[in-house]
Amino acid sequence: MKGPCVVIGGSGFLGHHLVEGLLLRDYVVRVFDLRQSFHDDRVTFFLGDLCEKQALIAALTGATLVFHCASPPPSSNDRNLFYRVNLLGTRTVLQACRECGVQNLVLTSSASVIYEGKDIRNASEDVPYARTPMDYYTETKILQEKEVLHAGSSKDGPLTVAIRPHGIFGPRDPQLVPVLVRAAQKGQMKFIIGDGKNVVDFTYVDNVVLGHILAAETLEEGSPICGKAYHVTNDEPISFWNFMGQMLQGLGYEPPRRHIPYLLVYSFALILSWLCMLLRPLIHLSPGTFTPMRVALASTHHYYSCENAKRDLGYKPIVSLEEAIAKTIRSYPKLRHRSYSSSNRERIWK
Ligand SMILES: NC(=O)C1=CN([C@@H]2O[C@H](COP(=O)(O)OP(=O)(O)OC[C@H]3O[C@@H](n4cnc5c(N)ncnc54)[C@H](O)[C@@H]3O)[C@@H](O)[C@H]2O)C=CC1
Ligand SMILES: CC(C)=CCC[C@@H](C)[C@H]1CC[C@H]2C3=C(CC[C@]12C)[C@@]1(C)CCC(=O)C[C@@H]1CC3
Repeated sequence: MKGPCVVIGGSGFLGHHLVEGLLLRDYVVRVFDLRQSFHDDRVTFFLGDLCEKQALIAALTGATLVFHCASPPPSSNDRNLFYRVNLLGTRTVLQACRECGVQNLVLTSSASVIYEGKDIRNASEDVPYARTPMDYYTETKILQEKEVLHAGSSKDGPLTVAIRPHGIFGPRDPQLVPVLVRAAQKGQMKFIIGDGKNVVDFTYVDNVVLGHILAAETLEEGSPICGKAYHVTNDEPISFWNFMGQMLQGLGYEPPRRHIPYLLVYSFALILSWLCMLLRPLIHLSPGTFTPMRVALASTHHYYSCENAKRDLGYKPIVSLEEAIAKTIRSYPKLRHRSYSSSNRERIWK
């Protein structure tokens, strides 16, 4: 039996899967989150805001290992909220770890900390942080990662490591597949933005969980992973539009076929985001699916090397992309198109 660990953000999509992975490996697990999203007799929940040190201390007392995978959703684009939670809140997490004598802290960062809307091909962790991050989410994920990795070198702090996943998907994800299907239902998924040849990484949630657990188990005094960040992906870059097409078809929707110029959609998304910002004091408008960041992500290459994670953590994806797509499609019966055909069902449910 291993010492108690705390998953901050354990009620979220990744956090809940991480809790399940830890339980499978006989960890004693506590969850710290704003909300409780599931029940499990083996898990102790501590409800609170990670910006409040006393609330954190209640959860961290006696724990040896902390996973920090809480963040406001990228779609909120609320500057104050991102700064408060991702930067100031992460400082509070570090301070609470120090005061409670927590030995190891694993941060969920993001591979998008190096993304600024231009092509990224097989990038290693040596590529510098984005100088002009595209949104507050990315900006504060950079500040958060720097803060955590730097803290790992102080004598009184926990040892630290950051995992940088990219495009996490899988059962219960509230973001990728649901956003895609909502867009398809509104008739917004008819076009391929740009030439459609851009290759990207998507990562099945169980592989991300594995990366986190391997990092926690490798993190010890003198280990080469201390204070470092690691890309963790499915290691199977795929055409963005092929991936989206497979998801849509698997759920009974038409994949996009016609092309529309990237600059046209990007300019539209940019103007829309400026309008939303300008009008924010008067009315709260949301740019919807087509934010500049999402349009850029849909039209550029962004795939990463996870050779360092393989070498230092012994990481190797356990679920292939093909299997991951099928499992994900099966997990969303409610998102299926009404006229979903039985031949489709047979193909996916095999
Ligand atoms: N979903 C993705 O594709 C990617 C996600 N990530 C990172 O993975 C982590 C987990 O993301 P998801 O599971 O997708 O998000 P999620 O939104 O499903 O989960 C985040 C959890 O954090 C909690 N939380 C937010 N603010 C909090 C606060 N102030 N105090 C306590 N708890 C708070 C929420 O209640 C939620 O349960 C995040 O750090 C995110 O930046 C990184 C790369 C890709
Ligand atoms: C054409 C179109 C806009 C399709 C909808 C799919 C998108 C909702 C996803 C495609 C790539 C995803 C992604 C993220 C969120 C969901 C998408 C934009 C992140 C921004 C989530 C947080 C991260 O750390 C990076 C992710 C990159 C990929």
